[in-house]
Amino acid sequence: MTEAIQLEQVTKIYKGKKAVDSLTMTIEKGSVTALLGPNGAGKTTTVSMILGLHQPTSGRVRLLGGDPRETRIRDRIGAMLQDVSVIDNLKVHETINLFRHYYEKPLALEQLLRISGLEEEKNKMATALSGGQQRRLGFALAAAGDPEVLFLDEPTVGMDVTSRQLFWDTIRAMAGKGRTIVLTTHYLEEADSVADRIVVINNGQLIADGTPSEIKSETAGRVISFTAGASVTSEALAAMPGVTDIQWSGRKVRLFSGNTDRLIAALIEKRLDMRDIEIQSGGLEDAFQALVQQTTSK
Ligand SMILES: Nc1ncnc2c1ncn2[C@@H]1O[C@H](COP(=O)(O)OP(=O)(O)OP(=O)(O)O)[C@@H](O)[C@H]1O
Repeated sequence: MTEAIQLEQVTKIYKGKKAVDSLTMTIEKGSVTALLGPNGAGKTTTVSMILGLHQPTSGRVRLLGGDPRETRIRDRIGAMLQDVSVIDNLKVHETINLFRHYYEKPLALEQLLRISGLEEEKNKMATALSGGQQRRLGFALAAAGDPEVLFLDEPTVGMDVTSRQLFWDTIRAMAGKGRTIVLTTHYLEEADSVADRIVVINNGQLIADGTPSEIKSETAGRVISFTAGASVTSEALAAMPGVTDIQWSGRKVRLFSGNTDRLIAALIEKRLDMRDIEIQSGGLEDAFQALVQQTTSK
């Protein structure tokens, strides 16, 4: 079996509203998959159903070929969720050891302290850790059982630059050992650098699925930026052929279009007052914005 996770027509309805809408996807073993989407897109709900914490309203979820609620499956997964709740009156190393004892073949305490960057904090009370340190403790606990599948829900929120670096280096090393990683993040540059697959969700539905370069190529070369003179208006720009979005920052304009060649020809023909014209190839951020916009305005 090469699939770690299978979702078949999975729907979750909360109070009459679809949080996840007929989602079908397969995640291969050994892959690093980033689930991206705007706030409320359904990412956390999807992860909760894969983990068996919430039941789908309809559809089927398989994790490592079984039901996520089975103990034999749970023993093989680790999850770092958004809320890390630490136990009162336990030190960092005691908390990690407590979790290690849940598993048959846990990672060594020293290794867990090292990969979470908590060696110096090991004798501190867990409740005395800063927000970013508590996230790192959450990671140590998620990794305690040396999981085959690791879920990371916005893992680097609150972490400083050095911690983030250590964190992603560790994740890359785990992926290198064939572990399956599923993460959600709003930091697109992180998804771009660590994930081999990006799945974009909006309104509970899958709207894009591919490698970071495939997702980026959907909007590559689709941004024209320039400094606009006082006579240039949004109305005039919106009337140009193929313009899908206009972003202003002071007098700097970014124009999105499916056909930048035609657009630039039209801008020049109209003799609009423009300086410092550039055609930019879209990054993941641009691709993401364009994808979300296309599916939100439908
Ligand atoms: N327990 C709940 N009860 C009612 N509605 C919920 C519940 N959990 C989530 N929702 C709703 O389901 C939708 C999807 O939420 P979800 O938390 O999965 O989104 P998300 O993509 O993880 O968002 P974020 O990026 O903000 O974390 C939202 O409209 C949210 O309000």
